Amino acid sequence: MAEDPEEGMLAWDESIFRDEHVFEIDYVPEAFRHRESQLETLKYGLRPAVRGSRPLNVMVRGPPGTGKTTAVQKLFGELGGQTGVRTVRVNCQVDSTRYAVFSRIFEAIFDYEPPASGISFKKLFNQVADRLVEEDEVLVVALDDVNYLFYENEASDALYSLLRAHEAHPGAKVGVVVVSSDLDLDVIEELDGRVQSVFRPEEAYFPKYDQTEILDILSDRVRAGFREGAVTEDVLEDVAEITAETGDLRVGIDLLRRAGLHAEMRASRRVESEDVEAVSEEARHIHLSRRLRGLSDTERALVETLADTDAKRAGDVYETFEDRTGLGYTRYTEIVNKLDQLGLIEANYESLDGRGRSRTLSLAHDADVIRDQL
Ligand SMILES: Nc1ncnc2c1ncn2[C@@H]1O[C@H](COP(=O)(O)OP(=O)(O)OP(=O)(O)O)[C@@H](O)[C@H]1O
Repeated sequence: MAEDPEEGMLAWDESIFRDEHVFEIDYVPEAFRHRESQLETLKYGLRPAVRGSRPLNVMVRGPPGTGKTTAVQKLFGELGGQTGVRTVRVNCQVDSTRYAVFSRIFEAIFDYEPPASGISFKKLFNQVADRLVEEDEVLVVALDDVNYLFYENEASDALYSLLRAHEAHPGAKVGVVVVSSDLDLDVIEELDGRVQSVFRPEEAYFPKYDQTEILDILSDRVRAGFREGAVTEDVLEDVAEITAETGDLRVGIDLLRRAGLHAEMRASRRVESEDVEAVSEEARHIHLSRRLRGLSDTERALVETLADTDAKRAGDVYETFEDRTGLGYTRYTEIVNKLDQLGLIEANYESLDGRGRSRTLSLAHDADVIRDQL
């Protein structure tokens, strides 16, 4: 088979990719460019842990797909190698209660999961704190996507327990990194006063990448993931331009992978602009599909109800929702609020002539797109 990428078709056992794994979500890139100052702030806060002291807390904020999780993973990778330091990253989209957060920490420390029920929070907490003191270890916890703890009203309790662990267990040293991509959420303001008084974090802000930065970062990814010559500079520029519309790097990475697969489907050795165009709609929705994936069955049922019905008034929507789930109105209102905060639905008050106000609900995205992604 010819080596020239201009010529010939891809054989069945050939791939346009050198390593497709570099486009997967759990891949931690080797090079991490354009985030030097943010990494400095994080290092500054966490450095005391290496000396056996309690680290400073850090608050990491920025829009989706700007490298916040990756920065934490990189630093935790380095810190975790130091003796006397234990790092745990908790994905609060999955573990969104104080109990679940401490279960994850317990698991990281003891190497097995605590029982899902039958053990009180206090017991779980005491075992974690006792072990830290016994082993003289500093614990650094990252609460990634911490906004989900706020949506469930669990943030203050979880942070309170972490930040005041040393009061009940002298010698316990815990530092917290909170990571939020919800820019409308004022993390400090939303915490109870008792937590605010002990949580005075250093701040690291992750702005959106601009098109030139996106191009730099995606070129590294192309070099690592594609065979030489498979993606030309022109195609890469198309991808960077689409990615810059939202500034979410995940769109660009997903777009590269999908365009590569599309080119393979044509048995082509090279990704063309037409491949990018063919898959760009799906890649643009990656953020939406990620948020939908993180929903519970009942939350998803409400999104489905809204996609399927013309009803707008909250009371009318509830009737269909209740038929589907059997849940009460209080829980329904909590779910409405969470989906509103997540930007999946819009909940507004409208005044009814002389009859007070009524809440109306609508999807924040096109119903067909939502149904496709659910
Ligand atoms: N500077 C960078 N260099 C290389 N890859 C990067 C860089 N910044 C982000 N990425 C990649 O972009 C994707 C999204 O990054 P990451 O998950 O860290 O974003 P995030 O800000 O935590 O997003 P979210 O708030 O939605 O959780 C990942 O695949 C990551 O590898």
